[in-house]
Amino acid sequence: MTDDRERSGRAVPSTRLSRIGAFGRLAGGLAGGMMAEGARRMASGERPSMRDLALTPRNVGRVADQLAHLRGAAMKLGQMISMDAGDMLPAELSAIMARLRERAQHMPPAQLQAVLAREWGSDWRRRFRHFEAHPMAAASIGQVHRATLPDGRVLAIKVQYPGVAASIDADVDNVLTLLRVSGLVPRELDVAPLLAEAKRQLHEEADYVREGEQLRRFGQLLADDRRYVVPGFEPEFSTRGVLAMEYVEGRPVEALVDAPQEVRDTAMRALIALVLAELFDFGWMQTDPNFANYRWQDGAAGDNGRLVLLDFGAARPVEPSTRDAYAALLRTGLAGDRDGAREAAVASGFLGAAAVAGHRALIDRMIDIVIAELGRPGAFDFGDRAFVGVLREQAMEMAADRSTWHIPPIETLFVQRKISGTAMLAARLGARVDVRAMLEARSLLTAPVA
Ligand SMILES: Nc1ncnc2c1ncn2[C@@H]1O[C@H](COP(=O)(O)OP(=O)(O)OP(=O)(O)O)[C@@H](O)[C@H]1O
Repeated sequence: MTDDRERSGRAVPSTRLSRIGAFGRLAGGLAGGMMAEGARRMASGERPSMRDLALTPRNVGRVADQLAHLRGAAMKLGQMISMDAGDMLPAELSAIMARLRERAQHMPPAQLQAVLAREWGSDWRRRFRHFEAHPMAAASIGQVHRATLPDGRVLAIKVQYPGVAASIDADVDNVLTLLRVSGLVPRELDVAPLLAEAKRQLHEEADYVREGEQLRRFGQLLADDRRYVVPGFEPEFSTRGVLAMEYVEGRPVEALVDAPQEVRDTAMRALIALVLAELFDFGWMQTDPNFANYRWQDGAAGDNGRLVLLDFGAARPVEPSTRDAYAALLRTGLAGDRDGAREAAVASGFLGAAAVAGHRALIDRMIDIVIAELGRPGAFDFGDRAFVGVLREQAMEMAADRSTWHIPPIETLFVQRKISGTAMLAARLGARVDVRAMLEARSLLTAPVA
């Protein structure tokens, strides 16, 4: 989805100074926009708050444009935040997220050549029969090119934008400043541990050697499972800044919106089974549920198709304590045990003790809603989101009391991010999956963990 201006490619700002310059322009633009908007509204008799002013559609557009131009960590973090908050997200951030997905830009040819010569040596072209100069995809920290080897095999080659790794820490801090200025992150909330973790994760994602190892790991874990396709890893072309793998055909998983119900259900059943396997069997989880990380290969007669899994940069181990916490929550939830579910939620850090003391009735109502949804016999209809609105109301009421705010353990947040992203995709596709049956098939969830 690139227009002509983007197709020609603007160089990705790679020096500290030019990045700070980009943020400076953004802050200046925001301030100017706020003043103009404030003057306009006051002239018409309104008394707008700072938050109202910062979040005009124009300003949201500016934030999105700037993050897309910076790419790298800033853009990735923008995506992460909006994905994590899922249904609880303010509409303005959803808008930023949507713009970011459309706005990815790519490196101009000279910058690409410089990066590849540095990573592969100046005679790199001799190793390919053909290397497509125009990237087939531009993502947040890299762009992907298709290339053909002398033996005819086709590869997908992800090339990292220069300067990404070096700018992660500053980008994360800058994005936080931006969110604070726009009023989206309250000053009282201590987000320091989350930021430290975001930086750590982004550094990991910028290390393509690590991503190559994860690609290989998941390829082995799923090698015999016909429901999934994981691209083969190509170590001889891979470096810290270049990840080479087999090119895999497929179409965007979101395009399945128009597919028959049966196909949408098959795709989501496969994805939910994968999440459960990652959590309970593999002890490793790819924690970035960005929809672009899944593609779909249509099947032949009698076969609905296969899920293509891409992008293992965010794969991380699942701690046994996190696995057990989810097992306890699901076990009590499946059994309709409200008290047990509440206790499991506190024990695992999902809920703070202060929240339970202060908002017991609200919490119990939320647990009852989840238990009722889990308890419904037959396939769960992800397209039917009525209960999400009710849950959101209860959550908002609880969130209004800032004295009981609580950030769950980071480990849990990563798993939760995957689960809520998966549920969002299932909702988008209007899939129907008998999740209860899938959970009950796991002995871990029907018998207490030793
Ligand atoms: N092996 C492959 N075969 C076919 N297409 C691929 C392959 N790898 C990547 N792509 C295409 O490139 C896009 C970006 O790849 P990937 O998600 O790995 O990049 P990324 O930089 O990690 O992106 P982000 O972090 O923003 O998700 C994919 O959505 C897909 O369209």
